[in-house]
Amino acid sequence: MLKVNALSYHYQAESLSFTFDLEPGSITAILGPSGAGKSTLLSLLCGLLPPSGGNVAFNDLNFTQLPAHERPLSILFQEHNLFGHLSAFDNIALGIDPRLNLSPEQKQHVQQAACNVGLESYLERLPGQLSGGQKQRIALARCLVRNRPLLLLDEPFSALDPSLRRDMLEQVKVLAKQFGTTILMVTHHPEDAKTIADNVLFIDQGTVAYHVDIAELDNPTDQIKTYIY
Ligand SMILES: Nc1ncnc2c1ncn2[C@@H]1O[C@H](COP(=O)(O)OP(=O)(O)OP(=O)(O)O)[C@@H](O)[C@H]1O
Repeated sequence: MLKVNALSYHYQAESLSFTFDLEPGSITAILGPSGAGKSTLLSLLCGLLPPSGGNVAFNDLNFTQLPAHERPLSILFQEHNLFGHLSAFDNIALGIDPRLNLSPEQKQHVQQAACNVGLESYLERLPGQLSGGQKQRIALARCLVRNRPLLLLDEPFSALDPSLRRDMLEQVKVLAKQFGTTILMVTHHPEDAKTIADNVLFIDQGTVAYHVDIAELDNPTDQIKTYIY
């Protein structure tokens, strides 16, 4: 269980505070208006921002004060996930060892992760020789080799065309269910939420406004309608 309890942050003019629980292995979409606090929430969870209060725990591990690299999670951003001077293989391998000093078994894990995202024959290429979708799949493979129970996705496929975006989300869903990964994904598209998620957190004005089952998007209340139309 991911337990987020009054996890807070203060910018000069604004105060944000988040409280919610997520079931292990669930996939949660985060929707809400621009400036609502979605990216701030992910930054607090991954350790990019220090919270001013509250706490966050995953399966009884309280990681509120842990440095980013010791947290039980991986994060995939919209772009700038890869190092341009490193091959796809090395970009994935960074998820295992930042010094790229891999054992034969660890090299196998890199191959396997590339296979999982369908790019095992692209491993020699530099990021500049890959399409946008292929780059994101390599970045996803790096998340997979890290083998962390939580995966945070910050609009990871929004630069891709709608059909590729849908394919990628379906692929992530299959892998997440296979590995039992708990996912939290920021998106601006309710249809992306429907493709991948079991439940939705609506964030508004720096807090959780609603936490609902994905089925509510097909039959929304008047309050939910204000967020999705
Ligand atoms: N570095 C900062 N300094 C001051 N205020 C900030 C800073 N970063 C974000 N904010 C403010 O905090 C609020 C939440 O921002 P955040 O980026 O988390 O929103 P968001 O929901 O991710 O928005 P979007 O959908 O547009 O990406 C906004 O009002 C924003 O102006």
